[in-house]
Amino acid sequence: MEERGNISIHTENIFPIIKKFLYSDHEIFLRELVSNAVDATQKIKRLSSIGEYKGELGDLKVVVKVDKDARTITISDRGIGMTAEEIKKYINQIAFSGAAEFVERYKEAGEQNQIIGQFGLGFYSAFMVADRVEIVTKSYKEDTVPAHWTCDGSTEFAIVDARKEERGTNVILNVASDSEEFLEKERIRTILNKYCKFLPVEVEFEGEVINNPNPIWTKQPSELTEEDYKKFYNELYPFSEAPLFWIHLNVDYPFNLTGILYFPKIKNDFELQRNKIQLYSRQVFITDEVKDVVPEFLMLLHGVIDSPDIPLNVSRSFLQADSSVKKINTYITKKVADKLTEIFKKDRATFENNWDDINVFVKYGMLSDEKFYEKAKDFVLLQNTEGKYYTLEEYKNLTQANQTDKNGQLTLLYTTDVDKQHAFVEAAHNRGYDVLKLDTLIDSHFIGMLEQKLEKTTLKRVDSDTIDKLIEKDELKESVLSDTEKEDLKKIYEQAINNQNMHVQVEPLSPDDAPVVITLPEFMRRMKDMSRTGGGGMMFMGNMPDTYNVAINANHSINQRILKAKDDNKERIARQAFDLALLSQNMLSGSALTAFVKRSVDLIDKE
Ligand SMILES: Nc1ncnc2c1ncn2[C@@H]1O[C@H](COP(=O)(O)OP(=O)(O)OP(=O)(O)O)[C@@H](O)[C@H]1O
Repeated sequence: MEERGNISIHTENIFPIIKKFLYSDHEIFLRELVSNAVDATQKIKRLSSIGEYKGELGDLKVVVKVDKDARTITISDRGIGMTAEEIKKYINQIAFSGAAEFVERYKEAGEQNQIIGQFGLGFYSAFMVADRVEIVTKSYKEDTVPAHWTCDGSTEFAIVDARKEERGTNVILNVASDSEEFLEKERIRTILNKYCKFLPVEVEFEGEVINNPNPIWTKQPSELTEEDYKKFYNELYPFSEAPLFWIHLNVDYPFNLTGILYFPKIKNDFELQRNKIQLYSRQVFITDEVKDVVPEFLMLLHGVIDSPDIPLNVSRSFLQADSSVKKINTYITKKVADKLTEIFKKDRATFENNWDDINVFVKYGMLSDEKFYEKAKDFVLLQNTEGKYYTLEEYKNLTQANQTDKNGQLTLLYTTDVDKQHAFVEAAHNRGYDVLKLDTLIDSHFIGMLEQKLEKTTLKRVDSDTIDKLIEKDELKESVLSDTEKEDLKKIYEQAINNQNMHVQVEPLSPDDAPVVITLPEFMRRMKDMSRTGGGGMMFMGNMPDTYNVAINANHSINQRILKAKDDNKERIARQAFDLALLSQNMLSGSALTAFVKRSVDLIDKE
């Protein structure tokens, strides 16, 4: 039998278009063809299991071969095969009508790059790399004649009878001269590793099975041990540190989704890695760009998601609006929050031990997802400078009595750097106040969120004001200095400091407090932080010098001494006291430091 025909399509040649627009992704031809082979294999298995096919199944491996001399790539399977009629029906008509529609739409549409994916051109992706494609196939059905189909990428095809003993299909690609890279074995191996690593049927290349047909996400959690999860993580990300914990996703309704998400060990903000989650559809790798499929903050997790319900061949904007994608988003978020709740409740010690690794993730989630916030507010932890952890509720109970100001506002104090802000942390501790450590990049946003969410609560950095003003109580502080003395003292300091960005004020601090306290107002610092990270339209503020408040402790003996000192000595002592304040905050450097050291030596010398 020989038959020649024209493929029913109005456009002369669609392949140049396919080729052009799938350009960046040419390698997916292999994924499409191997998946087809796997599908055909699974179909014969099913037919056999229900007794529709009574013959031997034989070795069901899918085999990929590259022959550089013959310039061919062959994908062979022992699946259900096709009769000549079926080729005409499934390959010629269906695919070509899809392609014809594609061309029509392509002519109209603006977003051409996004169009191609909307059509299941599966088999025809072969023409991205081949200038002639052949199918040699024998159906599982008895008494059918094997067929040999050839097409050169035009709309003409030929079908002749073939000789083929075994059931199944060989797809032979005669590789085009501009696609010779695909004749390199290493290239093919890389592509197979990327897309076919977990296909459900064994795939052989160069005598080796390249895939794991039963990845653990397809199994029931009850069948799996901790080791299995860790081993699989290692398989996905060789050389990575072991994950902290994981979630096995498994849902049939209202959508179908399986997968395993791992919480990686995150050492610091800079190490955050997105795009580590791999997306599969029935064990076929699709992409590791899951941006529109999982919520942004969950992209910090690692692992796999497998769902035939995610419409993979559609454009991004469509994906975002898709209702099953939204449901999937909600489901995953809930699962992750539930898992964290479970660990928190069952094993608080483990939860605390891992907090450094997961806090960025939890905070990011709370900031970006209201539903996640609602669950996480019960397990998010605050750590104080002593290394103790508290939930929001626990911390409120701890601080409320002592840290509520005269207006009933609970003031939580925090430090971003225990070493640099040590003097202030100590001053707070001396008052019996507790100080939180909020020192990661995300914490400035987290602080803002807490203030919005928690009632009557303010957060202040411990060095943003003098201790009395950080949390203003109703008690009146007496000053031992008269108003004129205060004025004099202020002038002396202003002259000694001689810097417009230092606002000098004389305040009645406790005699035990430092003689001079330099603070950077909370408001000012937040504005500057905001402008640095590009938010709030405050760009100009980033370039402004820091403006500090300098509190001169009216009740400190040094300041009383200054007023009594000889004229030429007044400024010297004031400058020395100011420099000591700078020094305690790591702010003294350059010529000011040199002058300070010299002055100090002179002072000791005089004693
Ligand atoms: N190796 C094969 N063995 C048997 N039938 C095959 C084989 N390859 C393709 N077919 C048949 O040709 C049809 C068209 O394949 P094609 O890859 O174009 O689309 P598809 O697999 O149906 O969808 P998709 O766009 O998701 O790949 C298949 O549905 C199948 O019936």
